[in-house]
Amino acid sequence: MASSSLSQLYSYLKPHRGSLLLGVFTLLTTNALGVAIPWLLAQAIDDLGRKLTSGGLLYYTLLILGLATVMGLIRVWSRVLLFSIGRRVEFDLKGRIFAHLLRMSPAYFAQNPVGDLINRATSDVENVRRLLGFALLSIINTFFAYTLTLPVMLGLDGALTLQCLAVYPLMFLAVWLFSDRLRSEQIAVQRGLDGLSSLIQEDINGISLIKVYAQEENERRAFDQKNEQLLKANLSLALSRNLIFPLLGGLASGSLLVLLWFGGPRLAEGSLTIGAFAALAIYIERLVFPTALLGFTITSYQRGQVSIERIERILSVAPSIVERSDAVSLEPVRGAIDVKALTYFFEDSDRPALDGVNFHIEPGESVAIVGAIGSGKSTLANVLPRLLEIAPGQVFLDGVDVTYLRFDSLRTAIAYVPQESFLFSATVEENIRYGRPDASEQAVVAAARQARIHDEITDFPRGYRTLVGERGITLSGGQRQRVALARAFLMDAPVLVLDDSLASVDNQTAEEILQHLARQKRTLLLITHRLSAAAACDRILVMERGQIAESGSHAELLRRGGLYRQLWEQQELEKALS
Ligand SMILES: Nc1ncnc2c1ncn2[C@@H]1O[C@H](COP(=O)(O)OP(=O)(O)OP(=O)(O)O)[C@@H](O)[C@H]1O
Repeated sequence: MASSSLSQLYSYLKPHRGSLLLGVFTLLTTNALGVAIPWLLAQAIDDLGRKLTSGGLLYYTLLILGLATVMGLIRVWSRVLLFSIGRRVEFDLKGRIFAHLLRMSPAYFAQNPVGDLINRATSDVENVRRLLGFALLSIINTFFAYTLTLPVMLGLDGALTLQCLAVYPLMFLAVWLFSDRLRSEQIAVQRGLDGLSSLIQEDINGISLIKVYAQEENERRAFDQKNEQLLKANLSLALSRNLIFPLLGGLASGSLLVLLWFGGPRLAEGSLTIGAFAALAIYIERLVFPTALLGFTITSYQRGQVSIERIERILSVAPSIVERSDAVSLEPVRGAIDVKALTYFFEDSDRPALDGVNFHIEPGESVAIVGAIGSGKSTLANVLPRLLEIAPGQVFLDGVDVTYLRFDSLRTAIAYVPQESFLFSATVEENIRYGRPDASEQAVVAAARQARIHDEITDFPRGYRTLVGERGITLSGGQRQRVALARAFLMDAPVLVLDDSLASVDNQTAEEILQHLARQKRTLLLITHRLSAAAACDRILVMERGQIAESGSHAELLRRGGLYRQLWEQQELEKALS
């Protein structure tokens, strides 16, 4: 294993070194007792063979029973200790990965497939857990088993011990060779399962499409094909498993036969006692399991090493948007926004999504941002709460550069409702309360009323306690948008940024919501394709190819006869035609 992975492993283990030391000590004790018991048995056989007394019989029986009981208890303790280290490292790593992912920006998730990240946080962490539970236990155990048992065996009969153990390298080799095969077969089974579950998930999600295009038969055939691949992979894994264990059993019996073959004549000539013969037979059996496990452990190490590298690759990516160490809080926030020569390039793009944007918004002013698809409206909305990283000196809140603001201060100052209204699989109330978990019930209801969703919520089966999302009821697009709006209203932030957040809400309701917002003294940035909503704002910024093409009130822009007038007339014509 590469030294970097070993040092990584050490860093995972470091917080649990107390348990580790105790675990090593318990394994040492178990192995010492495991050597002592057969040795005592050998003494008992030879002593009692010479002269059988009931006192002697009772002494040996009780002594061996007592030691075996202690050994059994310590063995259980050693396993609990060492396996729990694996579980605790798994717990630590999952927590670290999740906390790290929470610090990453949305752009990171656009570049790293979520499925891949979930896999690393689950199956890679699981591999590390196995490595630290099973492999650690097995290596320490094998080390003690050999270092304590071999000297005693050699002391009983050196030549015979070496003859019997000659079979062991074969056993180790068999396991090592098979574990590679077992590993690739396990991966094939896992892939087969993944493929089958993604197909089922995709088909259930797209069931309407399958029916509309009459593709049931094709989908069934695709399923059969994947199911058959899984069956073959499972059968091949079962075959390997059923071969390796009997093979190991056979090799172990082989060493017992060697013991019988070479030890039998020694028994007859009296150079080996029956007790020593029995002890050797037990020691040979005792070493079978650690030897076999050592082979599996090597595979476990290899798999663990790959997983450690993959996990560390996630953890080593620094978040692109970080809070400065000298970041400041802004209190109270009035809500003035200044944007100066704001330019933004997406990665891998040579055309700026925002190209020298300048504007000033007074506290409490409502400003609509309109423009064609792809003109840069959402990019601008994402830049304000720093969901996209910008260089300092371009965006200011109350005159303070937003890149110098503490995250908590910035996020409580600007409430942002994105285009896609995401709801968690929780109750309506929990979804609204998301940004302010301690908000009172009255505040939640007031926010829902402002978002014009309260009446519909009270009609839901369990009112505000109705579950939404995968585990609950399905809300319409307009309802989802209004729950997301209520969530933002509850934040009561001085600045509100709505990115096309009323698109699925009917005209009448959208107008009522906007009228309510107009009565409030908060700064509003309303990104919208609906020009009638934009017309109600104090000012309109018209975007074109990442730049502000026009700016002014609805009446001014109509009089100017530029891009806004064209967009307005086009929308009026569409309305008339529909
Ligand atoms: N993650 C991204 N990576 C690369 N380019 C992007 C990304 N997101 C947006 N763009 C590009 O940036 C430009 C501005 O996109 P933006 O989403 O801001 O436009 P928009 O005006 O909000 O459009 P719409 O009205 O459809 O929401 C477009 O050319 C778009 O293709």
